[in-house]
Amino acid sequence: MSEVKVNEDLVKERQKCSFDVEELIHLVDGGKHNTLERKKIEQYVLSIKELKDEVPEEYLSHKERYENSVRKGCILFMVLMKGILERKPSRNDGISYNYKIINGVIKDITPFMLHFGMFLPTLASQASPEQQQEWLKKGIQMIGTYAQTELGHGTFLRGLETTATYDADTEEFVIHSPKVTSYKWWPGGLAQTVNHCIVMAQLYTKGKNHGIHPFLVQIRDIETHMPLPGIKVGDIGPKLGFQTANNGFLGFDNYRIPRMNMLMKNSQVLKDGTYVKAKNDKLTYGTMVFVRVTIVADVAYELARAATIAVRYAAVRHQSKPKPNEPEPQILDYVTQQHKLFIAVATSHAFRTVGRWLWSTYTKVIADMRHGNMDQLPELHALACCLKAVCSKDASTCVEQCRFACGGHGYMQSSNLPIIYGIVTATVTYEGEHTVMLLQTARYLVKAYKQASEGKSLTPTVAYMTKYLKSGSHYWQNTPEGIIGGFQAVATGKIKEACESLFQHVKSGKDYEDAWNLSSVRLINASEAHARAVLCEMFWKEIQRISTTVSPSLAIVLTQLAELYLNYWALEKRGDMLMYSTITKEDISSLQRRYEELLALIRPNAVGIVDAFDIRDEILCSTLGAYDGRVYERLMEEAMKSPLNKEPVNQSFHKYIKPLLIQAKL
Ligand SMILES: CCCCC/C=C\C/C=C\C/C=C\C/C=C\C/C=C\CCC(=O)SCCNC(=O)CCNC(=O)[C@H](O)C(C)(C)COP(=O)(O)OP(=O)(O)OC[C@H]1O[C@@H](n2cnc3c(N)ncnc32)[C@H](O)[C@@H]1OP(=O)(O)O
Ligand SMILES: Cc1cc2nc3c(=O)[nH]c(=O)nc-3n(C[C@H](O)[C@H](O)[C@H](O)COP(=O)(O)OP(=O)(O)OC[C@H]3O[C@@H](n4cnc5c(N)ncnc54)[C@H](O)[C@@H]3O)c2cc1C
Repeated sequence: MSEVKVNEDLVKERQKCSFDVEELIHLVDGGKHNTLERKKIEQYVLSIKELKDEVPEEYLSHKERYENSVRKGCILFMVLMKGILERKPSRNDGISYNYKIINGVIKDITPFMLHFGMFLPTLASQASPEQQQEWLKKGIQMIGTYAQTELGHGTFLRGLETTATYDADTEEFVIHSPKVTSYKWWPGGLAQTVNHCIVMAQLYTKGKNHGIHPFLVQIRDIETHMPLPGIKVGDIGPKLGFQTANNGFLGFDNYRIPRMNMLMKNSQVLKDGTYVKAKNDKLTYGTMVFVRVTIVADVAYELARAATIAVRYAAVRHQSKPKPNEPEPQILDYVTQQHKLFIAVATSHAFRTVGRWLWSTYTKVIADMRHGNMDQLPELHALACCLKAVCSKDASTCVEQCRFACGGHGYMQSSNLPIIYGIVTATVTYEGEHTVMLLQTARYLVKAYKQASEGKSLTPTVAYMTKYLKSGSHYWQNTPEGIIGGFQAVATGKIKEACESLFQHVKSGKDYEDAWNLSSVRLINASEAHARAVLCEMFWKEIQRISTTVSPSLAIVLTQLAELYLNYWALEKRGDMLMYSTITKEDISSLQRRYEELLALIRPNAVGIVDAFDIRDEILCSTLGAYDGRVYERLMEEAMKSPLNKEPVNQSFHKYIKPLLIQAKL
């Protein structure tokens, strides 16, 4: 086979790289061992012929596209089951390249995502040991999803309407959807893929409501896959993205399930209908905390895909002629282009780094909870909510910016940027809507502020408040530590103002809830500021630690990326910094100069840095971002796959245009 020629610009870019790309690849993967494992899996899965599409997914109908994604999802399922890869998909470090292989198999979302992402984790964390044993025996017979959201309610879980009423005579629960708004709506894979669901429903026993609880419900026959009597299930139709996720609706008509199908690790219903309460009623919401935590690293990965595409394209693309006697420059040489793209690259590193820290925090808290200690759950919940909210929104903005940075070609489906955007922007809404998540964190911040005001000590992630409440302001310094202090001072100032507004409204006679609503813009701003303070501090600290363990040349690059991230956000939030620190106009000018210096310092390594995300072409799925940079050839090759190009004249000409032309002549 003849070697494919790599675009000359990319060759030159790679030659000038000042660090060892392989070393950064290992760091991104979390160690050389992980890199080797990932590559082994990729090599195996991506060489399965049946997983390659003859016709690009986007030319298929809604139905064909779904069927194709089930076909490929099942091949992958089989591969995993056979244990060829020796390990089941795992999500260690909050990011798993094992399951990310799915991007190389299905461009959009697999209809099995919820099976792995929420169904199995909920069984693992909320079923009793006996139930787990019983259900694990059924193993692969059960394909499931997590059915919580309803047409009428997604955010307000206490408002869910599906009921699970215990019948002590038959020792069964009767699951029912009393009206159209109580239909489940959204769960991935629900429509035609799964045969089981975790259903969140209002538990009634002995005539009393005990709030929402999880139930394992079979909805389709295992052999025929027909919906079982009493079940109404179907597809909710096309969406902005997630076209192959098979999101569905589900209604119950007095549908009976055995008592033991309530997940009973935390609370129980005894045979006679006696309700045994959980140690903490928020344990029912546990799977959501888990997924929120993992979203931080998940969006880092999707952003790495987008940034790889856009940076490589910017190195290949030439446009405009600023100097009449010189060739058109690479668009990557325009500083505005670097401004658009390098923050996307740095943000991916920030979210991956903070995502790993969040994951280890999560595992520690869960381990403590297993021993009965729930003390750290509120802090974990507050942290997961604001980081999920801010990371999902920032990642969406960055992906969209990567698309803008690719001009018209970024708008092509074949660039894959529109699909990546569809995947990432969904995270802003699912698993807790953005604003709602910020308001959850705000509840915690208000409590922390009250504690600080009473001179009590604070939990680690909000401890900075004590210092800045005492000092009142932050003495600005143009250093990474100075910027982090600035973010902490901004967060403290905004928390204080939001609390004062809240307390003032209460003092003036408003109900707490109305006062909360009136102060809610300040509350979400405070929450966002807190998340930014955490992101900046954790990213910087971790990069400093890592820098002592890697080669000096890589340490320089990592430090530049982290510094760029801090400077970018300090400049974006300069108004806040002016309000809550001693920063001056001169300091801001100097920050701007340093930011521009950092863009210039990162520029020669830009392609090397995205190469180090080490995302194979089959996983990037992009005409613009492939390793060889054959952008124009690929765009043309992909265009030729359009079914419209299979014939010189389309039948619509004879049917519609020609009669129109004839009419026009008369
Ligand atoms: C085949 C090959 C292999 C390939 C594999 C493929 C894929 C695989 C794997 C992985 C995929 C990866 C990831 C993705 C997986 C799934 C994601 C996809 C789709 C998304 C699915 C969903 O969206 S599921 C639905 C999510 N829904 C929500 O998030 C609802 C949001 N609402 C709420 O959480 C709550 O209603 C609320 C928190 C907004 C309010 O609850 P409420 O009960 O009303 O509580 P409050 O009165 O406001 O507060 C009470 C109190 O409780 C505290 N609290 C609230 N929540 C929690 C919690 N979770 N934990 C702990 N504590 C909590 C809250 O802070 C209050 O405390 P205080 O009173 O002390 O202030
Ligand atoms: C792609 C995708 C996949 C999904 N997959 C699943 C799944 O597998 N399983 C599942 O159960 N669900 C799933 N969902 C549903 C998802 O979890 C909900 O859509 C999400 O939690 C938001 O709830 P909602 O749609 O009710 O929005 P709403 O709560 O109706 O939000 C609408 C607006 O009202 C605002 N708002 C609501 N409450 C408040 C408040 N208290 N204070 C201030 N503002 C408020 C919000 O900020 C928002 O701007 C999915 C959703 C999407 C988009």
